Amino acid sequence: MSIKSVGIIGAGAVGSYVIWGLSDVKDIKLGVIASGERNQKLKADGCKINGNVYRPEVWTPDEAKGVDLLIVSLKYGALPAALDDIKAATGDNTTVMSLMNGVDSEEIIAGKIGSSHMLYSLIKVASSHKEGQGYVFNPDTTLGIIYGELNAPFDSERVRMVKELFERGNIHFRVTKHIKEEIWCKFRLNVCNNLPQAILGAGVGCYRDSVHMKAISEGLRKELEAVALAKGIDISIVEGSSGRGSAVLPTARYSTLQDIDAKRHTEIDMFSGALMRMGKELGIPTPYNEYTYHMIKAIEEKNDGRFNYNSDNEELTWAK
Ligand SMILES: NC(=O)C1=CN([C@@H]2O[C@H](COP(=O)(O)OP(=O)(O)OC[C@H]3O[C@@H](n4cnc5c(N)ncnc54)[C@H](OP(=O)(O)O)[C@@H]3O)[C@@H](O)[C@H]2O)C=CC1
Ligand SMILES: CC(C)(CO)C(=O)C(=O)O
Repeated sequence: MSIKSVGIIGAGAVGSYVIWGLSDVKDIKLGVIASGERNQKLKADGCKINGNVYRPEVWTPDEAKGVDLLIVSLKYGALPAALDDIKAATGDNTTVMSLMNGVDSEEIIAGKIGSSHMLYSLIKVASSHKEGQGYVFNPDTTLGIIYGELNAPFDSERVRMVKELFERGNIHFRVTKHIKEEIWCKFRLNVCNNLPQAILGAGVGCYRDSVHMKAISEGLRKELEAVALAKGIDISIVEGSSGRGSAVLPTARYSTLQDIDAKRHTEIDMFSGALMRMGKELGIPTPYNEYTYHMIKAIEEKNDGRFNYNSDNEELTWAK
């Protein structure tokens, strides 16, 4: 058995890596899945990736029904509205991989389609960002997709089929027996590095050069590790394979800060929002995450124009 069709829902920065990586694979059908205007736009414009226009097929969710592999690469805020489309595209034998950041997208999708479809995964893309109408990343330094079964047998048929597919394309990947821990390790990277820099508006060099930024990052880390431990997830298992991190320029702006720079809403609900919820369930205080959550929500409000006061016609407010 081999994978003959791949559908991608979410043709943004991460989806572009998969489109780019599988475009040259012979004997598969590769399509992006979208409804309505987005579908028309993808048909008209294709996908601009690293300066070239790629033209995968464009399918409605119904046209994609029963695709062998479905890759979900949506932003967290777009996931709830896309669940019906994901269900429509999923057939009895569809394997679904969510490359979304955070630790709960698989559970959310499984709630709609059933957990047996889910093959857990994460992705690390280097220097990925939007440029004009297209997406840019560095394929050479991209670590790529890390995936695996939650439980034995780890060398399952679908793990082997996905491996064979990626090997036929240009996708960097690694199979792991510790996918839950790997996902939490990536979650820690995002929470500790994406969030404080997003509030400060500075490149990641700030953690090296400011004891204050390091202190905030450490506060977030301790809360996350306490929650992970209480859930029985020992991130130290993957410290050797994933925890060392990758070399990155001090100017790097991770996706949360990129969202803020572009005045988009961020995925803070998936980061500190999820940690606050889990912390409450487990009785673990998460004050650094609460402050970070509210601060980033307030920055989103500011970018939405909520605080664009005009001194000529505003009612007074009271400072106490
Ligand atoms: N950017 C990065 O470097 C990395 C991101 N991630 C994670 O991957 C996930 C995706 O991020 P990213 O690729 O950056 O996000 P982008 O915003 O670049 O891409 C999301 C894409 O989803 C599309 N979309 C939204 N709703 C639907 C829908 N209902 N049906 C079909 N397509 C839809 C959007 O289309 P439109 O533009 O038309 O709205 C957009 O093309 C996030 O969870 C992120 O945290 C993980 C690792 C690295
Ligand atoms: C840290 C990084 C770039 C890793 O892929 C990422 O996940 C993000 O920017 O949110």
